[in-house]
Amino acid sequence: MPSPVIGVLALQGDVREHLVALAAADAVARPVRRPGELDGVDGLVIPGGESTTISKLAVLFGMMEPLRARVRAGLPVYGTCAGLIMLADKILDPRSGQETIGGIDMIVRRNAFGRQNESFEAAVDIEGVEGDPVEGVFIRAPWVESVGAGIEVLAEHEGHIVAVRQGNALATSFHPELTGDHRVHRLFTDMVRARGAADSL
Ligand SMILES: NC(=O)CC[C@H](N)C(=O)O
Repeated sequence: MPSPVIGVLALQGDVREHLVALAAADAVARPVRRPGELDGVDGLVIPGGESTTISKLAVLFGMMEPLRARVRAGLPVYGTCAGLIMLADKILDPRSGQETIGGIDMIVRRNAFGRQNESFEAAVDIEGVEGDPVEGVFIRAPWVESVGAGIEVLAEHEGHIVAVRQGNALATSFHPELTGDHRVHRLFTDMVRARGAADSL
């Protein structure tokens, strides 16, 4: 497959950093704001930011239903931090009216690592990422409280789940796009390529 086209949901959050990381991982990366822009992508990243704001804007821009439909249909997606929250089937402590796209059978806790520890970095060993642990940047990060059957837990930090995969959906509590280490984006672009190869059989 030639370079896959990977969109970054550009409603709010650290969109530019993901565009740079995806390009470094050999994808053609472009921002996606409108339903029509979803049509041409082979995969989609949902960035970190503020999940309540992303949720509100997704409804306002008419993106929530198209996003749900594409994810249900198997579009490869990768969510970081607020993006992980957007991919959760359930939030333990949602803001009133807060919706998610869903797609991963998990329950997440927002701002889970607590006030004293709002932002920190920690080495994270991720299943499927070769070599040294990844430097995980956690910023008011959620953790995954529980997962359903069939969810792969890819990483934990201090006993809490911080990276998961379900089929074509990948999510991390932390922000690999901020470190200059593109191995997690490469893991995702490989997932997108694998999907494309399976589709063309
Ligand atoms: N860095 C982040 O994406 C923070 C996530 C934010 N705490 C939320 O609930 O959406």
